[in-house]
Amino acid sequence: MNWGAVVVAAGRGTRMGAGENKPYLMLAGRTVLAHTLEAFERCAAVTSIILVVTPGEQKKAAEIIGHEGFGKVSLIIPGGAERQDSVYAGLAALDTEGALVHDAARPLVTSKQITACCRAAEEHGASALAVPVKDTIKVSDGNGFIVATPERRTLWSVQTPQAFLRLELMQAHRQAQEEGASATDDAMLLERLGRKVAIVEGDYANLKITTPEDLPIAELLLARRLGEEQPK
Ligand SMILES: Nc1ccn([C@@H]2O[C@H](COP(=O)(O)OP(=O)(O)OP(=O)(O)O)[C@@H](O)[C@H]2O)c(=O)n1
Ligand SMILES: C[C@](O)(CO)[C@H](O)COP(=O)(O)O
Repeated sequence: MNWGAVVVAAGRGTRMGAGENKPYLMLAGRTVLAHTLEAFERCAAVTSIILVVTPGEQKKAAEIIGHEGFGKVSLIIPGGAERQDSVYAGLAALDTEGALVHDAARPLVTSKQITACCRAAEEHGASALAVPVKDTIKVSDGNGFIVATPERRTLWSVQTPQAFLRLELMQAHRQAQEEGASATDDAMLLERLGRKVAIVEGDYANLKITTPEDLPIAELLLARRLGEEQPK
């Protein structure tokens, strides 16, 4: 199966509260976006990338891609109001059978993890990278009180990439749009239709840059990874 990737970078970074959008923040001397795209560029399974950016940031993104020499990025398109809208716009621009969906805000993903998601989706139809939850998770009543504690051994913190048959995911998006169903990730859109999504165990380093403390953590993780890659 040939795989394309939709990399979504069209958020506003509200929780980060930085002077500019998260994909353009510096991380170990390069932009968050450059780190993210490099993993897909290095992944032999991925043949093309659609980058979805905040309207008005196409030029900024194109300059990074040109400087980095990322040849797989075939289109840079504007995203929508919600992540779901940005993903759908990217899927519509892709022409591959397989579609990976990845948050640009997850710059520590590895090519090996991307490939593992592709292979799992080829076997099971869809897959998502995830890690076992470490904390005990509570459900609240919305008024600040705990009402339930799901069994921790059944809980996974899902990440991206998530991998799908492109047309199946597009159909699931359209059905959700028709039914007014919102989703914070793409696997949800298949789950609600009773489709199976395989879990691919990743690692805790594949964090999403969301709030200010995430950036120094990502710096440390990157420095550790680079240190491990240095010849002894
Ligand atoms: N309308 C949107 C919203 C989010 N995203 C992307 O989806 C990923 C996950 O979203 P999140 O981490 O929430 O990013 P933001 O929406 O920018 O953050 P916030 O919710 O704090 O504003 C990010 O790579 C973000 O750029 C997107 O492409 N289009
Ligand atoms: C898709 C995701 O990264 C899976 O954990 C997450 O749901 C994105 O949430 P966000 O609020 O759009 O960052």
